[in-house]
Amino acid sequence: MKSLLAFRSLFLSQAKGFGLALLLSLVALAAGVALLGTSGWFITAAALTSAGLAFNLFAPSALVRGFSFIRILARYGERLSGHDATLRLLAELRGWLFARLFPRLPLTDRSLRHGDLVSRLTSDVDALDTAFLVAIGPVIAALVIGGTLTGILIWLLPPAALLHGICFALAVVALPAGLVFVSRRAGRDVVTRAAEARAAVLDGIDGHTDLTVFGIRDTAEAGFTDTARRLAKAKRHLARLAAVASLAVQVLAALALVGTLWLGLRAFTTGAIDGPVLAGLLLAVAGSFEATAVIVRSVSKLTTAMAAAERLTAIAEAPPTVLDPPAPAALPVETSLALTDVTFGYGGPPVLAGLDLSVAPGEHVAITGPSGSGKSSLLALLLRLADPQAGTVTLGGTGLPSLAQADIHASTALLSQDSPLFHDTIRANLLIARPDGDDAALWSALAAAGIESFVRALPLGLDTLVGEGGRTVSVGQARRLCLARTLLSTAKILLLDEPTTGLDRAAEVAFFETLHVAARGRTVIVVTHAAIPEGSVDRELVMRGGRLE
Ligand SMILES: Nc1ncnc2c1ncn2[C@@H]1O[C@H](COP(=O)(O)OP(=O)(O)OP(=O)(O)O)[C@@H](O)[C@H]1O
Repeated sequence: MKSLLAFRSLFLSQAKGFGLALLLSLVALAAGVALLGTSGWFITAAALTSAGLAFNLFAPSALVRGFSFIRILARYGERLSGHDATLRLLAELRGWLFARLFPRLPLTDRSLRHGDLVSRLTSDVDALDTAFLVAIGPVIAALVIGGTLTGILIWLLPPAALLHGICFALAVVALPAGLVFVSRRAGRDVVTRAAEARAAVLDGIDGHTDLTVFGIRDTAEAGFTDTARRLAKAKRHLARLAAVASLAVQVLAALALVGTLWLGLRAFTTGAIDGPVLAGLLLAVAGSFEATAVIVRSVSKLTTAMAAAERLTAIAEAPPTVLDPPAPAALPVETSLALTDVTFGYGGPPVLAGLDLSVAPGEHVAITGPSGSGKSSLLALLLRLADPQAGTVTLGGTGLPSLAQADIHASTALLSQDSPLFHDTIRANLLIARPDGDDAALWSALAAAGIESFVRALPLGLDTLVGEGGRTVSVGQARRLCLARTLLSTAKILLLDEPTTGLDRAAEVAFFETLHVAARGRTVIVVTHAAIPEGSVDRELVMRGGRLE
């Protein structure tokens, strides 16, 4: 429950819609109970009329019609406002999670799998957004209906009131609370196993070609079947607990009904209650337990919602990798970069140790060095994706921790080793870096990245769809499109991590020569394994033992 409370402000933002849904569900339930009660009273009284008693048929038949009409309308309105509020909450929850996820996507933590994050953004959010509709709302509605009927019994049939009150409280409060307690682990299991199954599917799709080529599709399938089996087992366990609880609710309902009948007949024989009223009360008691029928199902949903809430808060409350300063300094106009005596690592031995680097505004520097020596980590520090454990990183003489991250990122563009292409047109993929870029700017960026002629030859040109992850273009072409995107950006500093991956030697040489001209005036740090053509950068440095030489 505590985990759900963390989301109260989001739930409260939809308080009006949920409040209306709750009110209407109360009206629908009350109308249902009143309908049964009135019908029982009406039918019994009508039967007695034929036995010679005078009875006004019109008022009760009007009531029966009125209650059924109210019930239909209220139920419709409840669904409408409840679902409307739920869908709005869903949008809010997704936005909330996205806003928290991005600053926390930890550079230092590799334990989160993509599939798991997808699960959190989809099914966990879904489980949570229906928490009110399927879990909290029905419990509140049942409590109000049960309380009201117990009140009516105190008035009309006092001996049965206590019995009904106790049975109802057990069915709506004690039993669900017990069920939440015993099924908490099962709920968590279901959510975790479902996330594992989703991650297994995504991994299988991603690695499909390699799994096929290595001939281990059977092993992968067996792994997935195993995950699916564990998910089914967890679901069965939760369903079994819910079935036992359902049975207990039915027993309580039967107890309340039989008890009311017995006590009512005793009151009837003493003349304390008349026949039609007793019949009406009996049906109302049966009807009131209708409100409890959904509760067991609701509790199962509640336990999964609680587990989902825990998984979401685990991300949302994790400390962000870096924090913006409370009052950020103005972004310096000057674009020099400096790292002084920087030490940085990922928890193990430092990757960068006592590293110094100073890059003048407009200077083009190439960094080479063995794989794993820390070149990409250095670029991450320059973007403040992480802070060094020791030493300082400055931009234009101002320490990065004094600047807003958005300002740093507006002034510095990155081509990372795994820059993605999104499932959209070439134009849309490029415009990410400069939303107001005109066609001339796009073509010149494509030319600088050495891919202009390829795009010009496409029937749809800039409007060609590249497919998910750039599947419809080759790896080298995808890389060049990403490079064009980085070059298109108006950032005054360019950080390029292996920009020539996937290019042949001639294209590689052409790229470095073009970069020299295309990025003139901008500060450039290019990390590469390629042999750099003479004169295409101002300085070449080698990363070795955590330092630059
Ligand atoms: N998120 C991370 N968590 C833990 N260790 C990491 C992480 N990123 C990088 N490392 C480790 O830090 C070291 C430096 O990695 P980095 O990617 O900076 O090297 P690199 O010089 O860019 O390598 P390459 O030339 O292969 O791209 C490596 O040993 C790597 O395993």
